[in-house]
Amino acid sequence: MDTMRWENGTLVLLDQTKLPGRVEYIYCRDHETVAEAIRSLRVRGAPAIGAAAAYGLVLGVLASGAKSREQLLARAREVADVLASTRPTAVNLTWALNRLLARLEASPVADPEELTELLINEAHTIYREDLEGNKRIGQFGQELVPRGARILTHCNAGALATAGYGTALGVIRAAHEAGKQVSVYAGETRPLLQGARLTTWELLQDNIPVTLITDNMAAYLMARGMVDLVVVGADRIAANGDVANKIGTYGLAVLAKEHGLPFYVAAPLSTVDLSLASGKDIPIEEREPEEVTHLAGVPVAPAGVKVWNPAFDVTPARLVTAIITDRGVARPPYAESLPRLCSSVAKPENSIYFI
Ligand SMILES: CSC[C@H]1O[C@H](OP(=O)(O)O)[C@H](O)[C@@H]1O
Repeated sequence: MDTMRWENGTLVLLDQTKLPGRVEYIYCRDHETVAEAIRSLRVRGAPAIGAAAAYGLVLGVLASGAKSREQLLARAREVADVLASTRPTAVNLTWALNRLLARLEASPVADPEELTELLINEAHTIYREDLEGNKRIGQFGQELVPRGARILTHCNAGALATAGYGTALGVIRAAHEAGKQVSVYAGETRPLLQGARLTTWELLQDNIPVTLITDNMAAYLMARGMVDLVVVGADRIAANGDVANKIGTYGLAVLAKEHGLPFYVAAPLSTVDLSLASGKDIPIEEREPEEVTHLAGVPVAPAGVKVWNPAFDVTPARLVTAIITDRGVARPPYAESLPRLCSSVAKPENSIYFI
């Protein structure tokens, strides 16, 4: 089941807020619809929102009717600003937008139709590269997974969070496909329950043994010796290896350290932000109180109660055993290993940076 697909000038998105009960699609014919889908987590997951934003930029340019290169460039930057403002933490969003803008800037082409075609092709390339990269993450990662491993994961870093196959779930899928007979504990991941709703749904579809736990069971699971390793995704990784990921990840990393368990982060290099020296500079999205005070629309807290709802936290590099990327496994010191891996990938020249 595709997270998204491009159909003759329409971006078709799987509405992840309806899963697991209903499989419904949104047909995006303008960039505002894509922006709303990203804000409301109908499409979510760092690489997935990057790819969706890229197609959203294309939709905005297609609708502009630009008659010149200058008009098209101006419109592209306007639309990119709207899409870049949807969610601040996942760097893949601005990385994808910057990549399309850089392609436009670097192209000598003047014809708006040709330039639009160039953007569509770059968005397709981002999507294809992410899927191919996740397969490589899976292969690099499964080499770290012992036979029969019992793996704890958090949130959803699966096919639904990417162009397919997944990052943390890509490692799990590859280990399963390698016949390692792994089993998974999926943390439900309050407040939006990506683990309960999405990760279990994905793993059941692939016949990978999965047990759902509430977030507050993780410590006792480890204390009972029921976990062999933890693998999670990431939304932004700073140059020193600090990792921003779904709220609750930091606590799992502390618990893994306490119990002497490997704590792996799986992410493509498009999630690494070398412009940030450490995680203290990563913008952390804070979301609406209703996500915490309500469950499926039913209040679970008294009206008017104060709420703090950060969607992510930051795990310090010292708690991260290794970072599994699409270009290899980075080990500490990450300030050296991450730039080395990133330098192995060509970057678009003269990129325009939002950040
Ligand atoms: C493969 S990155 C997935 C990453 O994104 C999730 O956040 P959200 O569901 O809010 O988009 C979570 O942090 C996952 O680890």
